[in-house]
Order: sequence, then C-alpha cells, then structure tokens
Amino acid sequence: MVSCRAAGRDGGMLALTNVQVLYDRSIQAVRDVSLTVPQGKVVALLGSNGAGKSTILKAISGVLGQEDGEVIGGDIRFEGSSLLGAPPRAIIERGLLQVPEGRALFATLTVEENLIMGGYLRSPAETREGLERIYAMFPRVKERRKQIAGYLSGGEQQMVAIGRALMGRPRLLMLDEPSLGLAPQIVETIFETVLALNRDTGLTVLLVEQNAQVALKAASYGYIIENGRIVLDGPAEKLAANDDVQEFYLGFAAGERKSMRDVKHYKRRKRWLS
Ligand SMILES: Nc1ncnc2c1ncn2[C@@H]1O[C@H](COP(=O)(O)OP(=O)(O)OP(=O)(O)O)[C@@H](O)[C@H]1O
Repeated sequence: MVSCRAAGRDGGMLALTNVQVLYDRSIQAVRDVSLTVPQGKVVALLGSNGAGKSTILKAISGVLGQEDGEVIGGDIRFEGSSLLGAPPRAIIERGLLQVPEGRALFATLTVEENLIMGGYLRSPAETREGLERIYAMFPRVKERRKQIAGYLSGGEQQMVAIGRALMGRPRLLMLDEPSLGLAPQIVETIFETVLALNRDTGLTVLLVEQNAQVALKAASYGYIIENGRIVLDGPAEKLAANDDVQEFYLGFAAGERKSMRDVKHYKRRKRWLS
C-alpha cells in the first residue's frame, strides 16, 4: 500500500521533518515536507513545475538566503545533526553536494577548469586523482576537457556538472532535474553512471525529477510533492504501479493532466455521489 508517511522515524542519512520555506517573507513555497534518504539508497522526489522540489534542495544546501528564502519551520538533519543555519561551505564539507538545475557551469572556463573548481576543497593530488576518476566515468568529458564549457551540448554539460560535484567527493549527491531537455539516450547514459556509482561506491542520491518514468526506474523509494506538500510516497515499484501516478505522472491515460489532489477530490466526490 502506498501511503503518505511521517519521514525521519527510521533515522536516515538525511531526514527532513515538517519543513516549511518562505520566500520574500510572504511566498510559502514549501508547506510541510518530511522525507528520509537512507544511506546508500537512491530516493526520488517527483513533482511538476513549481511544486517546491528545487526549494527543498536549496534548503538542504543552505543557499536559500541568496534568494531571500528561509526555513521557517521543521528541521533538516544530516547524520543526526541539524543543517539549519549552517553555511553552504560547511554543508559541502560534510559531504552533501548538489548538481543544480540548469547545470550552472562556468560557461567561459574549460571543462577541466570547471571540474577543478569542484575539487576546490581537495589537495592537488586528490584533484588529479579526481580528474582521472571523472574521465574514466565519462569518456566524452575527457575528449572535451580542453573545450570551453559553454559550447558543449546539454548532455555533455550535465556530465560535466555531475563530474564537478563528484570532484568534491560527496557522500550524498543531490541531482536537480538531470534529465531536463536531454535526449532519452543521453539521459540513460547519465542515469547508468549515477547508478553504477551508487552500486559500486555506496554513494547516496537524492534525485529530483519531473520525469517520473526514469526516476522511478532508478530509485528505490519515491516521494511526490505538490504545492509544497508530499502527497504520496512509497517504494518506487509500487509508486510506478499506482493508478494515480500512472495517470498523472507517467502519462498512461488520456485526458488533461491535473494533479494528485484533483484525483483524490474526484474520487471522494464520486464516493459521496454514489
Ligand atoms: N527565489 C524565489 N523567490 C520567490 N519565489 C520563488 C523563488 N524560487 C521559487 N519560488 C516559488 O516557489 C515555488 C516552488 O518553486 P521551485 O523552484 O522550488 O519548484 P520546482 O518544483 O523546483 O519547479 P521546477 O520543476 O519548475 O523547477 C514556486 O511557486 C516558485 O514560483
């Protein structure tokens, strides 16, 4: 049975409990979000445009202040201690790294310079070892290493953005819509690499996606967010088999795409009327 669950009960490497976020002291983007990312797992956070996914990642990374946003309720704990109030650098040092939506590469720097920026907290020897690791993982990035990042294709830029985060040796990697605007084959390559890392090194992943199809294949557990609230969560295969998820996130049914909330109201209305 797929259900909404108060997260954090089983600890988890990362645990959000009843998190609320406000922008500009007036816009409530996240209303009440609890979720858990257990160590060594891939967890998906799914939702449509404006649901609050990126805001949650920014809250975890401690960068909301740059956009006049703040966590006004709840807690975000990594390995048992709160991240609230910690500066972004301290959060990176603890091993939480984010690949932002849109990749955010330094467009005028070369691919290799971008990667080196990701290892800025590392020693020169670690940086050299990191570059070799990333090049082995993404041979295409190696081929392009001397090119200006801004001229790469979207897929290559996504690989560089992931590589740059990996240079920081994350223990938990947060990916914000890695499939956005990319051809299915490139998406597959990127997801295969991330899953291989998870399998081979135990890297924990929080994957934010609109593309439920690929995300639910990659993740072991998923959460669906709408209007700043988790409306459904469960094991990925159960979510993928759920009628409402199939209808509204996997596009298996005809008709106008509404929201999970509409589905529930519609079903309730049907029950009342029957
Ligand atoms: N810097 C900001 N200032 C004010 N409101 C914001 C800001 N960033 C996001 N919002 C609002 O917060 C809500 C959640 O936005 P968020 O970017 O977290 O959604 P999302 O699920 O990541 O969407 P998308 O998939 O389109 O990136 C939206 O209503 C958005 O307009």
